[in-house]
Amino acid sequence: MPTFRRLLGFLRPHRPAVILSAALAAVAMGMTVLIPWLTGRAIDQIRSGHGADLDRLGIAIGIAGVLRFALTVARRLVAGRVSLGVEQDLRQRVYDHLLSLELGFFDRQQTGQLMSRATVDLQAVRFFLGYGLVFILQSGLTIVLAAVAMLVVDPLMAVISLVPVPFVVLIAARYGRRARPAQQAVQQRIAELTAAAEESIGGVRVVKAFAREDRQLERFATTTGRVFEQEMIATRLSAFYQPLIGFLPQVGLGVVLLIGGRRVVDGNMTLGDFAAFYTYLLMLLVPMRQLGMSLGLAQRATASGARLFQVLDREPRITAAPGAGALPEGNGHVELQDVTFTYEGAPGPALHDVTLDVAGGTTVALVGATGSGKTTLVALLARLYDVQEGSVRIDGADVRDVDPVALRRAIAVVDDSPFLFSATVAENIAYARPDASREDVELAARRAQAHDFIARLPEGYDTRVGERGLTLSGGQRQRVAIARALLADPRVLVLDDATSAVDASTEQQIKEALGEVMAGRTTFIIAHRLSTIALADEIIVIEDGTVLAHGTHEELLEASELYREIVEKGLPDQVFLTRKPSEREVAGL
Ligand SMILES: Nc1ncnc2c1ncn2[C@@H]1O[C@H](COP(=O)(O)OP(=O)(O)OP(=O)(O)O)[C@@H](O)[C@H]1O
Repeated sequence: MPTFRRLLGFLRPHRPAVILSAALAAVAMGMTVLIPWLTGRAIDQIRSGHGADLDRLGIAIGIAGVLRFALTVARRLVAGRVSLGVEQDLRQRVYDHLLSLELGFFDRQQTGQLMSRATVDLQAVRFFLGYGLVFILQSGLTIVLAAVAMLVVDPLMAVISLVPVPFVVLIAARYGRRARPAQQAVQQRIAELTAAAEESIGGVRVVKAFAREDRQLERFATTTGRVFEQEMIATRLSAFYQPLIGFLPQVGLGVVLLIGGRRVVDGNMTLGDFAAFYTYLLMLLVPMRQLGMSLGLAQRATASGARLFQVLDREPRITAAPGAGALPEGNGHVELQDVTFTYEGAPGPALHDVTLDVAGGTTVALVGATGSGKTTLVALLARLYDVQEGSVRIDGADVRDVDPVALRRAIAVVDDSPFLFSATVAENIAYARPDASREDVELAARRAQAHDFIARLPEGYDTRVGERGLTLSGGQRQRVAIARALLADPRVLVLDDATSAVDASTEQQIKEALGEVMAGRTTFIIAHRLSTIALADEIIVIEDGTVLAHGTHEELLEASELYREIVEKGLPDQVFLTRKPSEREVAGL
């Protein structure tokens, strides 16, 4: 079972604690077996009427009990530490690995799936490694030792008393196997419920605006219904199995009482031995149950482990080539040579036969319809994906020969809906350069036309922006993202312009900010508005994944029919333009 063996490997860093935990369990187990035997002896003493050793036996039982208690507390503390340690290591490892994977991996993964591996599966593994293994060891050995002790005292009675053990273990294992997935499904559905509630509340503006409370309620009711159904499945399982697991040993107790009692009456067995058997059976109840549950746990952990290894074994596909170093010196000269790129699983290429030469320091606007390949093209510059054919070069170096970290430090992206982390405004601006001083952060914000509104926030630069920066307006978020790019001081800048979301004066401010950012570096602007094209030195027209035309505004007006059409009628994807560009803007292109 390779998965199982690999799982055990996670215990390696915790070996001393695992050994200590097993040793503590073994001694505690010895006490567990000793107590019924001592009890039997004490009862024999009482029965014989002289009771000379009664005090000593009583004290010995007391000491064994206290020892067992102390050892169990210690063992639980040590095992708990191991379990949490394994959890921490694993979390770190999974997260570390996920971040090392290329963007393409995430394109094809459901976030929920990854999350469930990082939480539910990880819990199953850590619980088994931390507790389950020791439980199996402890319970198994307790049962074996008790069985040996019982066989020595009275073989026939031992066999009778031990009959329920395999059944209880098997049934408990079966319960463990069935109950855990049912419980996990409950968890999963509760997670869906939370997501549904979150969406309704997060999207409350849309819900209210369209007066669709009824629809949201209906959906929510369906989700709560699903939780109820799954919880009922789990409840039915426990309603049946739990009493059954308790019932079988009671049958055993009845049989022991019946047969053992008769043997004591007939004088074939001492009352002490009988009492010892009785106590053994009572004391074995917990280990029997525990062994079964832990075996179920082992099965779950192996299944969860396999799911975790699927992620951990997925090799990153975009890595630094051996000996890859920094980008050569330069001012951001970008060349694409016969580039063809297809997304994994896509029916056709998103880009094909793209050849481009953009001199360092120039600003180019990428123009084209939705889905024509603009975003894909700029993603290739930072090597977020690897091309299948051709090459992408920055300042003469093929991006595949450069250390990806160095490459990405030289390229900054301002997205059309910028992502801000739930941190302070200053931390968000300094994301690429956490060591930047407050003066640097402020300077970048000023140049990005963001200082004034930041200064008006309740705590200025120390205001925390919520998840995804939702407490800021679209235009504000964009300017914070521009400041972030400015502070990174990249050689190549990519701007996914989405100024259509903001009003004219904010747009003007953003434009001014962009002017600041673009100075002295190569800039690619994905232009969604004609007015944005005016910021560019050159224009690249893209259609169906290939470059249709490349030149200055005047050249393209001459050479490209599509470009002329764009200038006359607006961008193909801008049918929803709220404000037609003024003649002056178009004329000023
Ligand atoms: N992660 C992806 N996986 C598979 N296909 C993708 C992926 N991203 C984009 N595509 C496809 O590649 C093509 C080019 O998309 P791209 O995002 O580059 O277009 P775009 O010109 O930037 O469009 P827009 O102006 O709408 O942003 C589209 O057909 C799109 O469906």
